[in-house]
Amino acid sequence: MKHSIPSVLTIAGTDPTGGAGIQADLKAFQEREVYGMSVVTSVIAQNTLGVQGVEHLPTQFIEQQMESVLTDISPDVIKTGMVASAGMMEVIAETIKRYSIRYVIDPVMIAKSGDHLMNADAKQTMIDQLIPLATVVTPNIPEAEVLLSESIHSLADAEDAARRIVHELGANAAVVKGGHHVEGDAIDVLYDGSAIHRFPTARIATKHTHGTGCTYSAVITAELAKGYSIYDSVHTAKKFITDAIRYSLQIGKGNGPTNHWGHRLQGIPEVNGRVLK
Ligand SMILES: Nc1ncnc2c1ncn2[C@@H]1O[C@H](COP(=O)(O)OP(=O)(O)O)[C@@H](O)[C@H]1O
Ligand SMILES: Cc1ncc(COP(=O)(O)O)c(N)n1
Repeated sequence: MKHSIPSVLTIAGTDPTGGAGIQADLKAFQEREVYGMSVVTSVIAQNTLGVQGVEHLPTQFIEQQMESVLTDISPDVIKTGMVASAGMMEVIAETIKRYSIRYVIDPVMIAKSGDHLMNADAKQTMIDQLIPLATVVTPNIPEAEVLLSESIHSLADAEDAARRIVHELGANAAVVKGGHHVEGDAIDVLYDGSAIHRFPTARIATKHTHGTGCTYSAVITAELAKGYSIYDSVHTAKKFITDAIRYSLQIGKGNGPTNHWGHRLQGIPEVNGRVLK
């Protein structure tokens, strides 16, 4: 049965500290007022300091979870985050095609802590089977470099990468995120198949950026589900993640999570009497 409330499904790995992966996605979905659902691919023992352990669920059990959701509730948009193996990618691609649902892929490969979240031999399956199905692909700079086997040093390189992901890899649109440029503003570039759009913000001096990419692509997913254009969805996601980083919660001993309700503070940098930096 089709529901009138926009609904979305994330297929990704977990973060028990709540800052990244499935947990970040569900928080972002809730903040954007869409109904969030989740299929777990891998269970990760991780925290703000790094990854301590990984357990991958059997491919056929990932498939079973997807069937449980999709035979009951039809999401408006599906998002994938961490998908570790080629086998997992194949069943996800087959399911997205069978149900013909719009699809946002965050091509998660390596966590900010440096831990590998995707098997190296899964790259070609991602390129061949998942990227061509995507309404939007949201690589960070290192991920775009892997997908295209080229180095990205400048904004012009990032724009060229976004164009190539559409024209050569077959995605409908691509956003190359600017968080990993060491200097200068945090500029994300969107190529929608016809034009390049830049989304610049000042870079915020903070180490608390755990889960930014997950949250950002989850907001894009939510906004697409509500019927907004790709441009408007990326615009909202950029604003949302900037507030989430600006008002980060300073939780944990390492690179802490963002603040998923930062956008609600609307410029008031205080929660319960505590000033957030
Ligand atoms: N220090 C920062 N200041 C402002 N925006 C940032 C900062 N770091 C990342 N961002 C933004 O957060 C989003 C996620 O980007 P990025 O960190 O590149 O992705 P990922 O989490 O996948 O590595 C992008 O919109 C990027 O511009
Ligand atoms: C399950 C999972 N998915 C994705 C990331 C990447 O998050 P980030 O690179 O922003 O730390 C992560 N750490 N864990």
